Amino acid sequence: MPERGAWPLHPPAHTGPPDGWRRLGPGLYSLVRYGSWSGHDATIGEAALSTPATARAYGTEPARPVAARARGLTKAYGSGETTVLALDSVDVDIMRGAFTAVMGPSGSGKSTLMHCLAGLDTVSAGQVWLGDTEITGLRDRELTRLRRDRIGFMFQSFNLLPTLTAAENITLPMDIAGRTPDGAWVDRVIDTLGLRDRLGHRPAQLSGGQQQRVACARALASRPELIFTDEPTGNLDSRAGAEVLAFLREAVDSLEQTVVMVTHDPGAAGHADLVLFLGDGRIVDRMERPTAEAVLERMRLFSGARPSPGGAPDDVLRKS
Ligand SMILES: Nc1ncnc2c1ncn2[C@@H]1O[C@H](COP(=O)(O)OP(=O)(O)OP(=O)(O)O)[C@@H](O)[C@H]1O
Repeated sequence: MPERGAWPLHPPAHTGPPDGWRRLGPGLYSLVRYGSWSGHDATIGEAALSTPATARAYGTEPARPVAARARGLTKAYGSGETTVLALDSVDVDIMRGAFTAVMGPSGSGKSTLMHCLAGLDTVSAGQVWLGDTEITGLRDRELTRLRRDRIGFMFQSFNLLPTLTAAENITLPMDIAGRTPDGAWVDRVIDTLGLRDRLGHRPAQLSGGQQQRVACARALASRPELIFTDEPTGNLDSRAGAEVLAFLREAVDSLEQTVVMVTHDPGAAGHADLVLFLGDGRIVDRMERPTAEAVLERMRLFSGARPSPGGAPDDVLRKS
């Protein structure tokens, strides 16, 4: 897994674009740079921004049912000279029934985007919807209920309670909410995740991969509209990590769930249906049907390295 922050997406802001290139904005600079590799000028980069695929990526063309949507989502931390613009007018549609990965260098705004979409953080400007419900402007109590009833979370630290069994951990959020679990659904989740023979075990009696699968089952158990996961494989060895990614994939394919995953790992992103690339608080690119190799190649393009033979920048332009 690459080190955090190992692939700077843009040159430092003060360097600016080279002569003859137009800086479209901090997030759009890289797209302009693709043009230079293929012998085009900056207008190619601009043209790429108006393709239908890019329009979808920027959320201007709603195509399929969306699980979550943001328009003009802006998040600033601090004030005055110390203001950090973590998200800069982001438009995005999270498609229902899809596995979306969010990538970008350290500090590019991935976690902030996830937190704002999930109603865990307030926004500075813009609007966010979960399904048809606009969550920006909801009061704390309504937000808490919405998160509890409609969103599943799965974080790097599994957050399992050590004194409870796997089965009790899986249904804990619903028990706290006073909701009766849908037994058939929970059974299906448990079987899909291969946890049937581990239900009576406490977390300390489970491997890291099994603990993460319990965390995954807990996120799925209430059949949420959307599952957010931040570096789900971060604490796992590669075999356990691959297992968890396969289960997330299974959750989408067999259980028709919607998953948004923040990751630094191209291998993890390769399990998704779509990768959104963030840079400087903006969505700067997207890739459908990613492979780990293609994601790695795209990251190299962002970091300014020349593409490898066969990895044509023109291809990037078409997809963007
Ligand atoms: N609570 C906060 N107060 C001030 N600045 C913050 C806060 N949270 C995030 N930031 C800043 O906002 C920007 C985006 O942070 P964010 O955590 O979303 O990035 P990230 O892409 O998830 O990074 P990483 O990959 O390192 O987790 C960064 O510059 C960060 O320092």
